[in-house]
Amino acid sequence: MSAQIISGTELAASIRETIATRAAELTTLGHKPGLAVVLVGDDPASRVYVRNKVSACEKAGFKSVMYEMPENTSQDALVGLVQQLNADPSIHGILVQLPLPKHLDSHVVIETISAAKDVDGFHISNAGLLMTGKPLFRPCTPYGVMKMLELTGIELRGAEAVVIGASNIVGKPQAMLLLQQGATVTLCNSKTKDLKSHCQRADILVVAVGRPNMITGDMIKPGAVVIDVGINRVDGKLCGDVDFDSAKEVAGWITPVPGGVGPMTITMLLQNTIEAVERSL
Ligand SMILES: Nc1nc2c(c(=O)[nH]1)N[C@@H](CN(C=O)c1ccc(C(=O)N[C@@H](CCC(=O)O)C(=O)O)cc1)CN2
Repeated sequence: MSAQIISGTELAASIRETIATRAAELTTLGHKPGLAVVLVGDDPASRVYVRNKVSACEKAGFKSVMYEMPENTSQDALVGLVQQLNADPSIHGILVQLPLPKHLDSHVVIETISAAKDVDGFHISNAGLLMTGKPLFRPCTPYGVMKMLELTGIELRGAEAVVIGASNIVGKPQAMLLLQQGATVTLCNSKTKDLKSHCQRADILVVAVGRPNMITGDMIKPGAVVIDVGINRVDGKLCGDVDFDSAKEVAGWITPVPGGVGPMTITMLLQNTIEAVERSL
């Protein structure tokens, strides 16, 4: 039997309606949500994501300002812009699109963002708060995955969750959020031995490595929930880290690429911006 599809596009649309309603209320009260998005350089994928973020903000009734800086932007110029946005009361959330060009130090830039406006949840104090179980902002992709699991009615308590990929922006916070919901979590990385046996134990498998189609149907436990965070371009076509065709024959639930986690990432960015406004009142 074929897996049921978890549509990020559909879930995102319904959450965005609620967000738009709240944004309209906040605007009436004189607190229109404001998000600043900073793009440095010419990475085509980053440009698509940033454009999608700005358009989602506009559709939800937010103020959204996009700052485009050239590839050769200096660290001082970027830090200066972030400081200016920190001081702007009409801006509740600041996002610097990653990855940055190699000559820029993303840690310094992220630490410059005021923790109260860090709607990506990447600032060191927000990463620390996430560890304590009392986060200010949850990073958007893991937050989106948790929302998808919640809205699909997946039981997390006592479930075996395996996260593949230990990045700071997805894998590590994802493992923490699953742990906090009572899952038993294994966080795999590029050195993990016998990845297949870890995957085959997973009731919930979250894959965030950036390698096209690396997880195949034979690696999946029958009935498992498979969440594919990967977005890869192969011959001009988008695909995930999971080989969808073989995986869907074994899994119970599966997210597609595109139309899965991606739209939820943007939705949770809007949600975090609303949360930033509410906290500022
Ligand atoms: N500052 C940040 N930088 C990056 C983040 C982040 O959360 N904050 N995450 C990723 C990229 N990302 C968000 O920026 C992102 C990736 C993909 C999508 C998305 O909607 N994907 C669509 C397909 C879009 C396409 O045509 O390519 C989908 O999956 O359906 C949204 C956000 C790295 N950088």
